[in-house]
Amino acid sequence: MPTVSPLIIALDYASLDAALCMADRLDPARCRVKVGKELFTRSGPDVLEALHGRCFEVFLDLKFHDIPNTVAGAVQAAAEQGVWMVNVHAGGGRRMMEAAKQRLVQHGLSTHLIAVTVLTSMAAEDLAEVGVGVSPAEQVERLAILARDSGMDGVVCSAQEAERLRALCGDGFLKVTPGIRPATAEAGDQRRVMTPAAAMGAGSTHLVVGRPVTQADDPMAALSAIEAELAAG
Ligand SMILES: O=C(O)c1cc(=O)[nH]c(=O)n1[C@@H]1O[C@H](COP(=O)(O)O)[C@@H](O)[C@H]1O
Repeated sequence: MPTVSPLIIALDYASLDAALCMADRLDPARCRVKVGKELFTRSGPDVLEALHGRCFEVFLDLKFHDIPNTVAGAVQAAAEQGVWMVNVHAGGGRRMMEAAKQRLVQHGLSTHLIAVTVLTSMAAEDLAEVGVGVSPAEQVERLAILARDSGMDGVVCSAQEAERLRALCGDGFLKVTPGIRPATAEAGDQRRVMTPAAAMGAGSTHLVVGRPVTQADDPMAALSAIEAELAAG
């Protein structure tokens, strides 16, 4: 049975063993898991097989950003390994996103395909340094509309932009939001953050949570506290 929980736990570990040790403490009925660049680069597809074997739905977060043909092939490869969700950078443009979507459709693959808008670690000054002179909210809006028009199932954005995107793109357009920080947690390298309950209230469809759970003294207690916060609304 797929989970109905909006929680996606980021397994940002440096080894397969460490990631599986965490996964073995999690319940696939209560959350999904995310495999990102560090873990995948170290473990390769073995980690996907191991997590699928434990009945987890997996978000493969490799943020593909390349020419259309290359990204389409990478997205196909991910989907053929049975992942629940995969992502690309919206900054790769319309033709790149369309090629990726088209490849999934051609092969009858139902993996969710979403696009990263503006990384949650970036603030206005970071955008300015890379030549983007508008606010993160404006840039997210522009890229989300492009992603929607290019056939994406949704976007990665911060929860701070979720409400605006819900109004623009509707409830069915996925809004996957990292930068989730319970009130007592450190922001770390994240810049556009929100608490779990506030993020759901703002229209996030899925919450990506990493260090507040994985680096907690008691990860299960930290996860339960987030679940309790969400249940209380
Ligand atoms: O695509 C992502 O998942 C992602 C996009 C983004 O804009 N910001 C972001 O933090 N992420 C990922 O979400 C996770 C957040 O982890 P924590 O900051 O530890 O909660 C990390 O695995 C990031 O790679």
